[in-house]
Amino acid sequence: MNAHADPLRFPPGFVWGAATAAYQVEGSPLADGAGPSIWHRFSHTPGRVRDGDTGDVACDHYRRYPEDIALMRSLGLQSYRFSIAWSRVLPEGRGRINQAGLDHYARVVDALLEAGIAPNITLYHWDLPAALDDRGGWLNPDIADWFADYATLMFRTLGDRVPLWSTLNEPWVVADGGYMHGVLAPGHRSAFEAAIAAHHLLLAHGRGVQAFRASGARGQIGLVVNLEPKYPASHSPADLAATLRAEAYMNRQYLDPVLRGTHAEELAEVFGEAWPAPRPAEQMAVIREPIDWLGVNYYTRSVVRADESAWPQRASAVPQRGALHTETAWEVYPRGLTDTLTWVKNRYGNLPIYITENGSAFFDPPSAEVDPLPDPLRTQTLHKHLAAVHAAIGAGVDVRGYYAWSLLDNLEWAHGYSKRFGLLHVDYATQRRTRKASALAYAAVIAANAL
Ligand SMILES: OC[C@@H]1[C@@H](O)[C@H](O)[C@@H](O)c2[nH]c(CCc3ccccc3)c[n+]21
Repeated sequence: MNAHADPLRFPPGFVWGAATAAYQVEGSPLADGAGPSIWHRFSHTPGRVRDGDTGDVACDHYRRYPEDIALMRSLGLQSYRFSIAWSRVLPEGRGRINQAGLDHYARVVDALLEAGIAPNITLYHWDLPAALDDRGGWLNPDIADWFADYATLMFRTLGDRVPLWSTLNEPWVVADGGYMHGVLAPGHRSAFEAAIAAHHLLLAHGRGVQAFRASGARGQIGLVVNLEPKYPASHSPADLAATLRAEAYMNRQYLDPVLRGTHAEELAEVFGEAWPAPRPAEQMAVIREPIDWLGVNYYTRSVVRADESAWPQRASAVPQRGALHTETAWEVYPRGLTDTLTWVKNRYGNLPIYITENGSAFFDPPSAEVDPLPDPLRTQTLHKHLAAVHAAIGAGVDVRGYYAWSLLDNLEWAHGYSKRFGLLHVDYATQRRTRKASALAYAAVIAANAL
């Protein structure tokens, strides 16, 4: 709360939430008939995840969600964004249904509704059923059908009472991390595969939206993308061209097909020989199935220079020494959130936007000796980004809500448990949750609907 100036008020009905993802918080990856996911395999492959960490236990959220929902309620959260582990409900990814998995998520949804917290479900947050990966995963064109069948099952099970859905979390990271650079599951390293996966991710998204419309489910469906604004390091032609390639590769690669029906022209240059022939018009039409809202995940910006050695976009980030950086080495740059939101509005029109992730990892001790646990840098960073959202709203961007990443400290993918993003501290030795000061600061903003 800013005690000295006029408070920054958010629109009536603005939705305040927090977010997690199944593999990062649930634990119990094979419980009650669940099948393994590619992240279960990846984390159990030596060398892939820092310190050999896995999601076998994580935050034990699969069993402790009632306690965590009570904590959400104590903070005044109005919505909770979480993901479904596909291989809990379809252990082989297709065919046989695991009723215990469906029942689990129905219990979570009903407990949230009972607590007055709106569920916001992400259907795919990177944890592909391993059995589908054995059939090629995102490289197999059949995955659009597999995903549509999974989505239909979830809409039939929960579509009567879940108001917000999204198809995919960050298709760019799935293709770039999983298939281009191999740092995320399934750990492939090929520009050809990355381009194929990107197209099938888009197709699956479109088929998922079509399935939502056909299911008669109420509520609204969207796509969640990570956006990182790119600023040229200089006005040299080389740096300007590099900045456009970087922007096309991360920020326009998925939004242009979904919202404009076209591919960013720089991608043929970025992918080179790996860029496929033009896709069939009927596939581009599926991809373009209209969505109700867009989820924007924002963490940082990058200042871009031409760099012939940087593959594949031949552009690299210029370190911003002197700026505050998080434990993930991301520059804290709140202005980039305002710029990103106005960029979306100007390029794609004013469709409803939720900030589906925003947060920061700063050092917290493994065990919390005080409650609330002081976390001044995370608290300061939160306030600055909320002010940036407020500025975008003031500029006319239709921002409907904000989800803090994350509700809980959790498994930060290949970083293991070494990076803590939570509003709630988790002592992994005891599973004790402790509110951080940022959680109380957030609760005060929610209570006032103002900064
Ligand atoms: O890294 C923090 C969070 C993850 O824990 C979420 O699961 C994921 O949705 C997410 N995306 C981003 C921004 C995109 C990105 C992801 C991984 C590496 C670099 C950038 C940051 N985060």
